[in-house]
Amino acid sequence: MICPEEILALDASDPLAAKRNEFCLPEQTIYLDGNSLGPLPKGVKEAVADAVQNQWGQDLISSWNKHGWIDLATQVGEQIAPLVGASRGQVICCDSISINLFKLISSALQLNPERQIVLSQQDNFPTDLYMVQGLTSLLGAERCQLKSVTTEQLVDAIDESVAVLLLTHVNFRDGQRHDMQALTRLAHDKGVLVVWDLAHSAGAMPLSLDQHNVDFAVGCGYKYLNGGPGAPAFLYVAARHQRAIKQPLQGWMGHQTPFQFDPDYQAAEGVQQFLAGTPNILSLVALNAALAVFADVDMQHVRAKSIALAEVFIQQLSQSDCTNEFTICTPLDAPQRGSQIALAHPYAYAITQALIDRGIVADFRAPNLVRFGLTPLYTRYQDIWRTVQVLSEIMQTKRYLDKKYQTRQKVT
Ligand SMILES: Cc1ncc(COP(=O)(O)O)c(C=O)c1O
Ligand SMILES: Nc1c(O)cccc1C(=O)C[C@H](N)C(=O)O
Repeated sequence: MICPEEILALDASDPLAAKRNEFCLPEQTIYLDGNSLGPLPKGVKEAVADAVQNQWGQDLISSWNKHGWIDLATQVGEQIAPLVGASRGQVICCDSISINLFKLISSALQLNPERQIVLSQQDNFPTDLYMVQGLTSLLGAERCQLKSVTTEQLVDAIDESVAVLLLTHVNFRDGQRHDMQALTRLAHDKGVLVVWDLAHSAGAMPLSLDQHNVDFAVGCGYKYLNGGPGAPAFLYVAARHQRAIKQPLQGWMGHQTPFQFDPDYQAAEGVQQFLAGTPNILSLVALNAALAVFADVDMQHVRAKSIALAEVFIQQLSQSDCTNEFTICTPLDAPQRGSQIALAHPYAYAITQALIDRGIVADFRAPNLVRFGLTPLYTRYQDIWRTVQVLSEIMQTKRYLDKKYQTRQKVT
């Protein structure tokens, strides 16, 4: 077993250690669910209070100009851009991932009018697949058809029949990470456009969308970017495609001159055309303030610590009494995984509840996974060490068999 002294030494030499102070974290809680809902950054409280009390409360509608509300979606997008390796003018923050996927998949299909297949992976996050299914109902199978394959079949399935490759960079269930650069290159060689879902990678690792020649991407505001429940998502459209496409949700905020109230739609230039309706200002204010946490963070440090946290978890688990009870579903090879560990067990739900009862917040993903999100900005090595200890105790005592851990909640 790794000894407590070694763990404390890792925390003492962690270049990100001070970042933890920038978050509100409940006492006696180890929070390993930042891949579902990031915790509250301290700066967000003040920013939202100011937006409510002073901006909305006092300055009312003048705030659209006075406090820059009208440009906030663009401004927050520009703050996210360096985190995903995008230069200016290509990222905007709006709507949800689901809605942004609708806009981007239909835009990508327009660019490849002779083809209709949207290729994805069968264990992609369901909303990604649902959006393609919805587009098929809307456009007809002659314009949009979903083909989903296993990860192993993916490379062979990328061929000249495919219009769009739609993949989530890091799988939400097992944390397996695709090679974005290699798959994007392969897709382009076959004339296929790519849409990457960065829900489980933006804010968790360095990304290089421009460098890897990615066409389109979407990402999440409420997970690793800590923007709060229902925070707006973001989308990326490579500059080279912006003139050629027209997104289908032609809302007034994506018009060239919204306040001319022109009855005919004229798309704004650039990524602004991907706005549809009025931005959710309070949520944008929260996300904007949350992103300040990243201002002085080197994403290489974040990735290095994420790998190290996972190594501690895996090593400790493999030396614990309960190691044979679980299957580690996350790849053991660091480059092949994102920033989470998923353990399979038939009693995964009850084990997750028993962990939560002991102050360790993990989550359950049906049918049989306990999922531990590793978020280097506020998770310490000692938290991981303790998590494996408590898990081991729960397994040894079979506490998870207690009836109270069996009742399924609506949200898991
Ligand atoms: C990979 C992935 N894509 C999409 C979503 C859904 O995003 P939204 O709720 O913003 O539509 C999630 C999680 O909710 C996700 O994990
Ligand atoms: N968006 C969520 C929600 O509104 C409630 C609970 C969880 C979520 C999630 O984000 C789930 C997440 N995408 C996942 O990877 O499982």
